[in-house]
Amino acid sequence: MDGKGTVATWKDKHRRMYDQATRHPFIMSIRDGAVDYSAFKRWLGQDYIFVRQFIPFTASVIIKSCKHSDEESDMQVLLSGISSLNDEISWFKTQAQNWDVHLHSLVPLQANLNYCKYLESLMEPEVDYSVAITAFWAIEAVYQESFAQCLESSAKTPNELIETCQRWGNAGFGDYCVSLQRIADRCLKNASSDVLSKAEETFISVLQHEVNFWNMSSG
Ligand SMILES: Cc1ncc(CN)c(N)n1
Repeated sequence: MDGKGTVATWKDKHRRMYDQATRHPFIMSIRDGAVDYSAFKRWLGQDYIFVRQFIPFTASVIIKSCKHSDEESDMQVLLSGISSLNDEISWFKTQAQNWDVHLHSLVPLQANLNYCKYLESLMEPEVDYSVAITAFWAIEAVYQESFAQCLESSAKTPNELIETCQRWGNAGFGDYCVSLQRIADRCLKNASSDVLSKAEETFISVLQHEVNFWNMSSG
């Protein structure tokens, strides 16, 4: 490797797919100001369901970290993530009211069900910490990179969607993703070749699930 961490190497190796996940037409339509609001509302409701499933996944990564990492700083980073998920749930509830999305009567769509099931499989105790943290980083990084583009000076994001884009596109969330990436890189550096290939497969699967989730949102 050329001084780059494993994660950056995989991002380059799987660039086409990474770009499909982070520059999806749904996100680009927000950035261009051409978003279909019924798609946005579908995404909002489905993402609320996803985030509720993401919380136990986060907890499972914390448990793995306790068992398999001596680095106290990992816990600090992961705990900051779980506490921001608490705000995120409240934020979804407020946004749902504003956009007239009825959270209690929502039905998860197939791509969401598939993604939640995949998260569940990663919660199993036999899944290595390195694999789980790679998935965690990828899940957060895709949202960070996607929404950050909608805040660039050349973006034409409608005013009413700026807050949504700031939720994941802000610099603090970017720093959090960098911290997750550092943890993943540190774990992967010491991982066996078997764990390394599982982590790479997991990275690709997360990207595919993210693409499917955006496709589902776009309708
Ligand atoms: C589908 C999806 N992927 C990622 C995130 C960011 N936690 C999210 N809220 N939803």
